[in-house]
Amino acid sequence: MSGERIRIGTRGSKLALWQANHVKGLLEAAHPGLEAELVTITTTGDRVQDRSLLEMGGKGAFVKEIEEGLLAGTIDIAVHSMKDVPVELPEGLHLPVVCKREDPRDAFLSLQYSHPSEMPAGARIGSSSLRRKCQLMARFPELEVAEIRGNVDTRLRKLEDGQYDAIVLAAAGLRRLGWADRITTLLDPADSLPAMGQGTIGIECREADDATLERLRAIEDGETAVRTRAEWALNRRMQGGCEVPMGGFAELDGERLRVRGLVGEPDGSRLIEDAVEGPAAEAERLGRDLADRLLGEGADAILERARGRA
Ligand SMILES: NCc1[nH]cc(CCC(=O)O)c1CC(=O)O
Repeated sequence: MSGERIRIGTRGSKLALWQANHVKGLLEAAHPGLEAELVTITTTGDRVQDRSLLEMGGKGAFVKEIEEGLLAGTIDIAVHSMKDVPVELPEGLHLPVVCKREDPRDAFLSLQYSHPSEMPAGARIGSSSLRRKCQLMARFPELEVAEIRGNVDTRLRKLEDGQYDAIVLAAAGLRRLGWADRITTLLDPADSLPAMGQGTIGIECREADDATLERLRAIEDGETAVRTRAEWALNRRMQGGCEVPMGGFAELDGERLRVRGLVGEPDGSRLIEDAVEGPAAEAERLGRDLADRLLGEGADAILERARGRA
């Protein structure tokens, strides 16, 4: 296989480049002689900094130009954080392979406190995620939950400057960027249910490109794939936009799959949580069943109101 090449499309952020390089390393190790080349692509989401995700058309703003590159044939695969990929892919593309999941939990970082439950009334905790903010407000109502902006380095500096008493970020991103030592504690999913796909790297390619799919098969992780199928089925059935706090988390115990889900009001006044369990072979059905349960328990009204506001 000497002289063979594969082109990997990626955004230019530090985290995206780390993930693309990780996939490059996995592919080259699995296929001696294969050379993987990174192609950095600037997306609408990267370019337009002054508008909300919603105004740009949602998560798709960060993948649009990369998917165009796949369809045009200027790249062979696209490496994504699964959490950031819209579930509906363009015609002709699929996302057949996920790599072994990194820690999916949210991380709590503080210079003074060991856990949100240890923080005094009025202490300020920063997050930019609706899902994290909603859960923190609902579970720790005495805290001041505040918006925080900027990349990971900026947020760590704001914590050190004392602008916040604590912040919450994905453990996976911190570990990948070399900040694992800044993590005070990992939050139990019962306190902060992770986002669907958090900690998972997914690889998208052209449906018709069998040769690439065959190469990707060598680096996929079976357990992560089962968990991702359940979380994506939940996500797809919920049809939630980025304006509704939502979490989804599947865990495998042998052949048993447990899927937890959550939908909340953005102000934390309401959390709807439920879980289902069943055979791993029925991952997608379990995800859909959980979505139907949550919708029946009031998530439908929350989603409808959010769509009305959008
Ligand atoms: N939304 C941004 C984003 N997308 C993926 C990660 C972290 C890595 C991952 O979850 O796979 C992050 C940062 C964060 O949420 O703190």
